[in-house]
Amino acid sequence: MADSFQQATSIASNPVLELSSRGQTLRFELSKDLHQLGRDPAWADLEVTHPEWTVMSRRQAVLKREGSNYRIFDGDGHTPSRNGIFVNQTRVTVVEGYLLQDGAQLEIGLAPESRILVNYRSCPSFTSGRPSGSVAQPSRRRLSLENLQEWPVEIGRAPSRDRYAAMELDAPTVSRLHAFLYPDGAGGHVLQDSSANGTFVNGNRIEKRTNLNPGDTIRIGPFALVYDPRMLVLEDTGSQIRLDAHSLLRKVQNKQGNEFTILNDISLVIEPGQLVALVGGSGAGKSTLMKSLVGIEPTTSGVVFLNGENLRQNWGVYRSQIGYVPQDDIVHRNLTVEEVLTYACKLRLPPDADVEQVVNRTLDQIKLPHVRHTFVRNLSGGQRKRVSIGVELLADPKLFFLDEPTSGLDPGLDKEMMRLLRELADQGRTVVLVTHATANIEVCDRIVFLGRGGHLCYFGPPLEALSFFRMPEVDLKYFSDIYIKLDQGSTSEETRTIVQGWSQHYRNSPNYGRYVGASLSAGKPERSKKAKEAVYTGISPLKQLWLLSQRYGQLILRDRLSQILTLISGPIAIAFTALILWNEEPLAQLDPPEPDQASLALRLAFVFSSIAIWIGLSSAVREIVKESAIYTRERLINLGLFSYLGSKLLIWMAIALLQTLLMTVAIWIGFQSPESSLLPWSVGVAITNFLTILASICLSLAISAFVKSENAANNLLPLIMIPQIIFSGVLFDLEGIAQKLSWLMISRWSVGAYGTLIQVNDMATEAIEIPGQDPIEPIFEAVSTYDATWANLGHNWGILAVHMLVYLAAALVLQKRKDLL
Ligand SMILES: Nc1ncnc2c1ncn2[C@@H]1O[C@H](COP(=O)(O)OP(=O)(O)OP(=O)(O)O)[C@@H](O)[C@H]1O
Repeated sequence: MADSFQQATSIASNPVLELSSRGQTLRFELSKDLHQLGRDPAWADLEVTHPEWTVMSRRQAVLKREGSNYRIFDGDGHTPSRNGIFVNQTRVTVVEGYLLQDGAQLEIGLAPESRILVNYRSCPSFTSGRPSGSVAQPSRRRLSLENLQEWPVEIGRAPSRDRYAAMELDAPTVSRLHAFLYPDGAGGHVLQDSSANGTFVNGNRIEKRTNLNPGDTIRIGPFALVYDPRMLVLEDTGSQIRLDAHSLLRKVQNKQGNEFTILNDISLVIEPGQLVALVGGSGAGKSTLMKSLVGIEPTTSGVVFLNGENLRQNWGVYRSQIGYVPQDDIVHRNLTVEEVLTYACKLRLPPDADVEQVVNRTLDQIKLPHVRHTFVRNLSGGQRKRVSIGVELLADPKLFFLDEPTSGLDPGLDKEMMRLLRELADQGRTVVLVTHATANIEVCDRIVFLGRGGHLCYFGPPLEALSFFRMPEVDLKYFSDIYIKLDQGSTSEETRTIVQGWSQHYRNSPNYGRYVGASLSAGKPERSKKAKEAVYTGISPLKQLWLLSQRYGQLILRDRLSQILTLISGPIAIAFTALILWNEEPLAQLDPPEPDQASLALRLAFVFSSIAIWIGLSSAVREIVKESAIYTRERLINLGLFSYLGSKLLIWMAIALLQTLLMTVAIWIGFQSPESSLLPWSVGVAITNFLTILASICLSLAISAFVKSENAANNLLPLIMIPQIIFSGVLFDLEGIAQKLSWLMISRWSVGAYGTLIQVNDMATEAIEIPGQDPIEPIFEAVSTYDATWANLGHNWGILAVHMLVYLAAALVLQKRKDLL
């Protein structure tokens, strides 16, 4: 029996177990009916002593002969080992074990840099190196760095053809040439990133390049490579994802400040390719649990491991590999299906991705090629949901979460959706959904039944739930009775006791041992702090700004009616005003001025600015809040705040320009232009109008970022508009605090600029002296706000620009506060 490390070359006549890790190989010949593998010399006959193989437990596995092969059991056959044995990330259990067949490939532990690969051959002619059995993954590869003639090593989706020094990693999120490996001249190597989605070493995104240390894990898209100065080994293709949730506890405070629990010590295991439904009554904590499993909801304690890595600490590494479809649609209704997918593809995938091919593949996957040119708004609810799923499938994630994908669907569509999800799982994806519709629950591999207060009342196959909850028959027609059973109490206290009882019952049941206890795997110990994560992943911010502006512009153009109404409302309002004043010349400099002329001119300036403010406020106030679901999802992937708000600003600047043009022409036609000593009247009007509209648009974007619903945005409009009227300085004299408050109003500075351009101070009249009586005070007295100087005009315009910047900054901060991570 081999007990030392060797490069395996011998010929064996019995089945052989070959263990390899970190360039070392150990072979055991299996000859007895029972073998025990581990570090414990008193227990193991297949003893492993290598100090670096720390994932090997003292009692790692038991092998029992079964026919001409062996069945392997985890741990000592009773108690699971600490790090577990896995076949394609699915844990081998203590009870059922796993029948080893020729070519079987297993792993001890999950972490790519430390796990031990186990190869089994029943065939006696086994020779050195990795067996090429049917189970071996074809994409697992290694590249020897010793005596390599060609540098650098190209790593990516499509490295140069015919190049030996290359590692091909084929996934949509990987760039064509993602990273390069160079020798550092001192026996080691330097890794250089040239990707859109980032290259991670030991969980940290590298800035530009980094020196590698032996044992470093390099993550590129879904792939994990382990570096050794002699060898680069592709350890994980990321095609299999398992989740281990350990004791998730989430406590929150209600409005009264009292703490309550919404996830109560939940442990579960979701293995690769499983379709898992989170079910339970309303408010049981399903969405909270799902978000915790996605990694976007913090837990008070407990941890979720994705393939053995702490998910929240490594979210940056996994963000592009996780598909998440929230409850609200994450697609724009005024785009066609193809446009939605194309924009999403360009925004999420590396710039060198083959967009057309990815979109076509995705349309086939969601079975919607026949509606590719249909507007999303014209699709059925089920089709719309599938487009949202399609958006997430673009990056080909192997882990997929869906929050109530069947809500609002009729029974037929519900069934179709569940079939689609089953298919996605059968293709090797791990799929988790929250659902209230349980008519087709049998297609799931596991259900998680949550009771009020976030108690785990059951986790296991759906049919076994019926016997667990003691239903009269194992028939899915009784499934809804489980809900009733868990919600039976006449008081909430009583219900809580009932739920706790079931939760305890589950803990003590064999189901728990089988589906949780036997499979739950420990992950790597937590790092002291979160991995440093680059803020931005994906395409460059400028490219993103361009794409978002393109998409937003297209959406605005599609909303033609409301845009036309907004555009014509300014000129129409000006036309009405001109009609009322048709026989007056409110802006002309009369000599001598008439007593009420200045007041009339100011009122007119007030009307111009009020129209501009109203147009600006009302047109953009719903623009952020109405797409908050899409924003939240895209932000989780790679959406930059500056690009997002920048795209809104760019498009609205273009619209403001058009509105300015129309209003200026209307003013020019409707009123005699005053003689302005500073600059031509029309130019002055255009600049003032533009700044007023733009400042109002920025204010409305800030409001839109602040509110939670479109309704709230609409309701806030009058509240914002009324002070603009009151504090404009036209209707009332402003003194003391009122004057200070007026500084916060766009109207004050806008009217100030108009008054300056009209030279309203020159229209001021003297007091009229009447002998024997008090003089009649003039209606208007010149004030510095309207001094016809460049300094004053610049001051008014400048403060309008400051308003704009302040509102934009507020919108930025408000959007940033919505970040889930
Ligand atoms: N951050 C939070 N602060 C306070 N309470 C919260 C918070 N998050 C969730 N809750 C409360 O926790 C409970 C569980 O919420 P969750 O949305 O997870 O339930 P659910 O099972 O998905 O409900 P539904 O089926 O109605 O969507 C609810 O009562 C909810 O109001």
